[in-house]
Amino acid sequence: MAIKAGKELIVKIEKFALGGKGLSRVNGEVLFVDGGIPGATVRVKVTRKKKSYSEARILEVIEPSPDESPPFCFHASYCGGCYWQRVNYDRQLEWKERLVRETLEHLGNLDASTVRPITPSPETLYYRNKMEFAFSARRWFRPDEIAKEVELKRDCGLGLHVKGHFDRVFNVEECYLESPQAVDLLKTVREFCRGSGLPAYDINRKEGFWRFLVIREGKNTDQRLIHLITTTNDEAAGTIEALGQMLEKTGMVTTFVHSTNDSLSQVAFGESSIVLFGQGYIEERLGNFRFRISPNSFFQTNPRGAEILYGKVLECAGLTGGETVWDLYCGTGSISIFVAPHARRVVGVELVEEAVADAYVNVELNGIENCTFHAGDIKEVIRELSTDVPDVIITDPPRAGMNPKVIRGLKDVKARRLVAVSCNPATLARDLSMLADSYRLLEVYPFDMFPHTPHIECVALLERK
Ligand SMILES: C[S@@+](CC[C@H](N)C(=O)[O-])C[C@H]1O[C@@H](n2cnc3c(N)ncnc32)[C@H](O)[C@@H]1O
Repeated sequence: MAIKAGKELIVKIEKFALGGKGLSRVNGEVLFVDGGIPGATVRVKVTRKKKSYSEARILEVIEPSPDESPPFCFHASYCGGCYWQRVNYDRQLEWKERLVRETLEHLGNLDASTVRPITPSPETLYYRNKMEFAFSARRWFRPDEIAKEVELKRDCGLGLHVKGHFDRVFNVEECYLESPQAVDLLKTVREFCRGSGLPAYDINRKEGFWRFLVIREGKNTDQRLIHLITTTNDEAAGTIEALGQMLEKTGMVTTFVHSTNDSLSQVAFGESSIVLFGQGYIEERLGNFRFRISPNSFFQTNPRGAEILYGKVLECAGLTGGETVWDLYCGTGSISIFVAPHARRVVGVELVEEAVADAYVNVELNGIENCTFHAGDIKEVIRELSTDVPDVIITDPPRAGMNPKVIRGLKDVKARRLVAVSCNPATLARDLSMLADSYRLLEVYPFDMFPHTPHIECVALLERK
């Protein structure tokens, strides 16, 4: 039985693949099944046939997986958010740990016995401190809306993307990732914007006003920031002010920032901002430290998980108080601040200037005097840093991993230890394998920072060969 696009097949899901799809084999050919859970038998339709693999979607679950549990969210069947919520949490953890082993071995040719047991997230619901919601000029109708058989209008929507569709946004009614207050605020903003007379941004026509709503929370400080991103429209100032007054009255919002972004790329990033009320940023506490977080700065999205993760980074760094440490991709300096009391000095590098400004404020807030930060692209900055030889290097790149120039720079620098933090096992495996002639991999610690999603965080410890 050969796999062909459009063909219907009955298959058993063998395992999860990195990225979260179920994997099945048909006569040795790999078939990725969207939403497939290991152990389930499903009838599928092949949606795409490629040279080395094919893709399919489920038409019918013939026998459910023994690892399956009922979804807790009303939107589970189409939301691109936490789409592993149908898998028992213990089994999610087992699969994540296994995926790290397999990825390091198969993609990086690395020793999988270095992988230690995964650390679960301290919280599995309401664990996120940041959610980005997109506006849509033509919202996608949910199955329950269609079933009501009332006339629906493809008007302004604000919510999350339908799984696998960057251009489809549905109105979110409930969400278990951030907090119930965040969902209330989302609905409040949505109603206001729908009634404002101003259009949502249309990604096909590249026009419209409302673009993104980002809600950030300090989980340990009970502070909340609303970051609204629109295109530029000088006539809309009164509307934004009225929205600000409404948000202030809710008593749930500490600060409201309005940013504009006229670029064509669909990224929730404010190019120029004004603060409507409050300080324009929120604070968060992790361990004994305080952090300022500005609207565009990166901050770990699972703060209680981050505290444990940073503890492991510190342990892996093996500091005695006399070391120079580089914290590459340092964001708002949170890792720098965690390790600084145990090192002689810390040098952080970060691309986003706003995050570097936050990092400087953060060291001051915490009375730390041995950190300096550089704003810039690491692949450029690393050459300037190379005159100052570090004992320990910590890296924490985005999902795409490290640029080959950065890898070459790390090889040239004779650091005793390298602690590699990563939110993508595939690029971690690639980067560690490129470093393998200079650094020996000792241990890899997987962390679950993103329950109910297939995302996996890791901390890897390497020593100079
Ligand atoms: C995964 S975050 C880690 C931040 C920080 N270590 C933390 O735990 O909060 C990655 C950071 O790398 C920054 N970044 C991305 N590309 C970069 C580059 N080429 N050079 C320097 N920083 C970069 C991002 O802005 C982001 O703050």
